[in-house]
Amino acid sequence: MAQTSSASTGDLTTEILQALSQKDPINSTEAFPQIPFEFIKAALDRLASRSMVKYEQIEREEAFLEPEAEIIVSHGSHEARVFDAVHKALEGLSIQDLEKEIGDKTVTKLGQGKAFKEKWIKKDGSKLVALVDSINDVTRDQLRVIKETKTHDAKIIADLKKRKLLKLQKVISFTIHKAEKFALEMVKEETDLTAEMLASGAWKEATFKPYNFKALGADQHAGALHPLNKVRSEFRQIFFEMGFTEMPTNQFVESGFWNFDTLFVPQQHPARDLQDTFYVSDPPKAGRPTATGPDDKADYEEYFKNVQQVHQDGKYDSIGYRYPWAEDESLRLVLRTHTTSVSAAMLHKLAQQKDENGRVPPARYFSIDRVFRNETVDATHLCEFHQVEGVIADYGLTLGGLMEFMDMFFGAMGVTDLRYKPAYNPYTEPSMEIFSHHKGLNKLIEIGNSGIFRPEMLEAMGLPRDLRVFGFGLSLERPTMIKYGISNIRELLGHQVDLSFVQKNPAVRFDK
Ligand SMILES: N[C@@H](Cc1ccccc1)C(=O)O
Repeated sequence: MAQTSSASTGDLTTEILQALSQKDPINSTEAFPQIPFEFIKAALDRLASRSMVKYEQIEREEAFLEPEAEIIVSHGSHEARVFDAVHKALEGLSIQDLEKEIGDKTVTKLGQGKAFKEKWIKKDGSKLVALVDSINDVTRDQLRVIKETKTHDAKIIADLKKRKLLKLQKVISFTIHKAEKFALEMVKEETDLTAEMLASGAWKEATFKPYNFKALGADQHAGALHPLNKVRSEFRQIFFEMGFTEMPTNQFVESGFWNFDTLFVPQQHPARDLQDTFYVSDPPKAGRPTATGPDDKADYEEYFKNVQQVHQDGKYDSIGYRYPWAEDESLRLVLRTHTTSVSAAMLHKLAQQKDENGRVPPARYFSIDRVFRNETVDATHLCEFHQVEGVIADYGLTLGGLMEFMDMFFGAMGVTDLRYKPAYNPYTEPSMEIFSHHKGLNKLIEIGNSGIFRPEMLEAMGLPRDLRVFGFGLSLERPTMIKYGISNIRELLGHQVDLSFVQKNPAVRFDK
């Protein structure tokens, strides 16, 4: 009990200072053998922060005797005991007598074997006789040294450990030295300079506690933006800086009409398969497209018909796909597979801004929101992800202009040296996949999809023939994974996400 109470760091600091005044350095386990490591460490830290002592931590392996080794230290090794018994009996000893003499069968057996090997005894008829006059009990001597000093020659320790006579234990201790401000007592340190101290002049004598710049700040328990949200705000900033307006994307469920038909995706297209798309069964179907509010003067019936005609029979100088277009298929409800459905609705609205010359103003729209695809979940795919989507409508746009824009857009995120590959989308012609060289993987990876929207899609909306519209899309997850060095998407999104990952990650700023 007394030991524990004196182990409170207050008393202990004084004890350490006193011990140091007599001997410098001291070893903590020698000076305070009974006091637990944590108490000593706490006291030393208090003294060291005042520059009164310096200390180093020493980790050592110490050897401790097993119970059998303790017996050897007190009675001698098995072989020595066998030798002593045989040597004492001048006429030699039978094995039975030896066993009786020693009083332990195992000790007798093991000791005999070893004593024979050492050539200390031999067999003479039915008796054991001594071959030498005296022996050195090496094992006992070694164990005595270890009992005293807790250590010995490494080879000896290893050998005795193999014989199960020792166990090794890690022991932590400290070597403690005096430091610049060593004194026999700990001075009270002031933490604040007060008006009273200034008035009385006490500040001149006071000892001030130094600032601890290494201390962690208090936990603020503030909310934290998810990495996807941080990258999303970066993207939004880039879009706004480039003159884009944000599209309203709050609708996850769309009709096949807006998700596919308006985009000139034929009704037999594999993207419309159950394997790729989640269909909604309740309610069973959407109504035909109608005005979205009192200000919406568009003729949706006409648009619906235009879309049917351009698919089925061809229109606007296009021969169409020539298949029987089904209204039912168009009114099926789906979880939107891309936000291009929203772009279609926005472009249709843009067509309503036509002036008396049949022209619409140039426009730039973007959105970043969730889309759904029937994918097998693995390290890089989820059934839902966030799509970054952009649309630019203007006159005289060219494919070279689209490439230049993409270079600028990705350049703003620090992604340079883009490569373009011809691709196919039902709604764009030409279409290009965008690739970038990934340093970590050392290969080209796809980072986006783009193209110039087809006249079949735009003219059905009523947009003027000479208006060109660029479109592009990419996932928000891919650049986020690259920025945060994540290789498994499930660490980023879903129930397996580690909250501390969300709380501790710094804000991003794309290197410009
Ligand atoms: N909808 C395309 C992206 C895209 C948008 C607009 C034009 C071209 C491509 C996708 O999901 O990958």
